[in-house]
Amino acid sequence: MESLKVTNLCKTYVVNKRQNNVLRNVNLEIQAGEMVAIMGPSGSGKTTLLYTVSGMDDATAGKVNFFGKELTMLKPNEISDLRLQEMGFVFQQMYMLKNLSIYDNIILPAYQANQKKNRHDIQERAKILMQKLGISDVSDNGVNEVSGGQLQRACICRSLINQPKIIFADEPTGALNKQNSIEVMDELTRINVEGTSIMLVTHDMRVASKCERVLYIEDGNIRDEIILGKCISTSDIRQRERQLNEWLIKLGW
Ligand SMILES: Nc1ncnc2c1ncn2[C@@H]1O[C@H](COP(=O)(O)OP(=O)(O)OP(=O)(O)O)[C@@H](O)[C@H]1O
Repeated sequence: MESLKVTNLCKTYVVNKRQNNVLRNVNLEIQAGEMVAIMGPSGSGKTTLLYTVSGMDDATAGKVNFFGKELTMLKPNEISDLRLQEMGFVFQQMYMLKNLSIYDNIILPAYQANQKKNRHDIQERAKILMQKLGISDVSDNGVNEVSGGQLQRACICRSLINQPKIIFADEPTGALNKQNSIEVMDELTRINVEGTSIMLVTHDMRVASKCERVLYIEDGNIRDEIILGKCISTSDIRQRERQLNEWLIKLGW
């Protein structure tokens, strides 16, 4: 079965001649269709892990097999193409272009990825995505003319426009209030149920409790994991939160 498979991944930063071994032999696998959260103390390497497995940053050592393709063997332009066509990103620095409308920001990656694709199909897909995520009425607004929740939902639309295999999300609800956070997580859960894998970093227990599996990273290594199973009904959310909370307390979080 296809998956994202990370083997003995190491990442070392050197700042002022001092080495910082941020990732130390990380091993993990995310199956097609899985939704996995990464938690852990501040500075433990969560964002670095997301950047390294998605090819946004080079690994110092180790392997990243992205659904059959060895990332570490690819040339930079091949990694860029792979990122554009097969990965979606929902990051806090949202990288939305301020001089474009929400709609234009959403369709841009599709035009970049495939010049030959019928523009009408791309536009239709963008419209359907915006409808699904409830932001059709702000499609012509500028990036600064929408709420934080709407902007985050626009980011999710953009991340989905090229039908990626996986979405990488760094604190996808970090800047949102509780209601927007619930809505964004509901969308991510729905997208996952439709088949897209999701790997997200979060400090928020409520966010992690919606995921199928949670990995705990400490000092650049996966220390433990908990399997919560697919979050199908909202009725068991309290039980999932309790289970996760007990596990995190045991880990000293
Ligand atoms: N580009 C970089 N250059 C040098 N050091 C970096 C760089 N990015 C991250 N680091 C260092 O790597 C370590 C891990 O950072 P990272 O952002 O991955 O942690 P994190 O677990 O996501 O933290 P937080 O929960 O606070 O966001 C930190 O010591 C950080 O200073």
